[in-house]
Amino acid sequence: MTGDTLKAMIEVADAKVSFGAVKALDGVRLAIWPGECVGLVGHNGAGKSTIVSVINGGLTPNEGTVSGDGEVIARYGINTARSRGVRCVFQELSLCPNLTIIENTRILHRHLGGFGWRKRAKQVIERSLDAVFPGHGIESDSSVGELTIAERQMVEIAMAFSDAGIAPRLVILDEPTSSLDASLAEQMLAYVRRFVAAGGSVIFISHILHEILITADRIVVMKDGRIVAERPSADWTEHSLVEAMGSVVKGEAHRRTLRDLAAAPVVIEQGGRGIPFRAKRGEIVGLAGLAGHGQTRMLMRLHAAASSDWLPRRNSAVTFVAGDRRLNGVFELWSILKNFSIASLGDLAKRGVVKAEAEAERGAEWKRRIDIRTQDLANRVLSLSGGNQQKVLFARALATRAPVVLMDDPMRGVDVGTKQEVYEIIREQAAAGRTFVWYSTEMEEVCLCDRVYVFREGAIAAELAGDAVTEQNILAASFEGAAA
Ligand SMILES: Nc1ncnc2c1ncn2[C@@H]1O[C@H](COP(=O)(O)OP(=O)(O)OP(=O)(O)O)[C@@H](O)[C@H]1O
Repeated sequence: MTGDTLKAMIEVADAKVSFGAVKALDGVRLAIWPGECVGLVGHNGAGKSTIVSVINGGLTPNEGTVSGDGEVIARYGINTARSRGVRCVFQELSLCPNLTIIENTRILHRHLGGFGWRKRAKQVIERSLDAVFPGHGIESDSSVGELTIAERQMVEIAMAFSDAGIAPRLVILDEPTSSLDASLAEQMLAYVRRFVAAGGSVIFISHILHEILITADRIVVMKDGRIVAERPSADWTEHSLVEAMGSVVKGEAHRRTLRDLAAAPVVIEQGGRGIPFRAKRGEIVGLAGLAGHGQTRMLMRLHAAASSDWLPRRNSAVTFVAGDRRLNGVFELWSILKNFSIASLGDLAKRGVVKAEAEAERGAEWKRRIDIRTQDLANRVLSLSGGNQQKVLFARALATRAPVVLMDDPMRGVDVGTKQEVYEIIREQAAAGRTFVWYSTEMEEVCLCDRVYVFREGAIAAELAGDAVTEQNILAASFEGAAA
């Protein structure tokens, strides 16, 4: 691939980026060649999004250079990157929610303006959506705010691969499948392979290691702002990747604990179309099925039913871990500590006044417990990397005393090491009597649950328990007409 005549599409050399005392990049060299997919992995806060911002032209490194097609580019910025065919799908979705998909396409492709631009923008985005996600069913004149998080992610991906004059040459995908179910993720990965086979380049960032292993040609591992290992994909295994990232592989993380819950009382239930929902004390109940088939709506209904009255409560009956963290989870102007403690103020206050010491103590305990990577919990929450923000939302919910925890695909962007810790905490708390209702687009996570409801077209289509909770049964029940 690195023959004499072939030049790196983009090369970053000796890049250093600091945010205050944090060295987000500490001398990184990374070259991307035409016709290759580079997998980029690393713990939360390792510096992946920062190197992406440098390549994308959104961030100028404090030190180091960026070259394109073999030549150092003096003033590299977003416009230079775009004109060279660099596209990026960000971890935090970036479309304008009040505009339609077509209007968003027009914003991305500036030269699409002029008479008849709507028609041309419609063709551009629909062609790309059809190519990446055949049978997607998304109307291009819908406004983005009406789409589910999975649909928004699909539109962002299709937008990055769309061609309206300047063809994409390097597409950077920062956790593109975090809200996609297995079949949509497979469609996207197949498209990436076709794009790369036709000479395109892709940087693929994901915490879902098996996707990286089957898609990337080469995998680069980052740790604390540095590249610590780089090898062809064939030379890696999930195990060796986790080790290179600096996490310990725990064999028992992916097992279900068998418990007899026959005598446990039902703590939350909900009727409706299809099979009624109920969850027992101490049970971990999974919500599965294709993305957008009613799982999040069920969580909202459960939350509303258990919390909507006018009486102030010291301890609420349910707590919620949002999946769409920017929209429903994070208070962007608040510190990390305030974001964490907001759900436990009842425990932390005396006669209506929050005890600062108790708040700081509890924050520090959870920072250690799930490894929230920051120097100071007083920092603003947006100074955290995406995965670390998600950990704060987890800590916020798990630190409360609510007997039921509702989780809406909560592991988006969380690294492998932390996921193992969180699985352990969930298991411990369930054994102590807490109930978890867990929607996940990750099959591995669904298979950790005691019982699973599979959703289809807005209703529960099947219920699987114990040993019947398998990938095969869940997939069968997810598709219409299949036996549950
Ligand atoms: N705007 C900012 N202000 C302060 N610190 C920042 C800022 N952006 C990033 N950082 C810090 O830089 C480091 C690298 O963050 P980065 O977002 O690149 O990590 P990442 O590898 O992408 O993590 P994740 O897997 O969670 O997305 C982190 O310690 C983060 O807290």
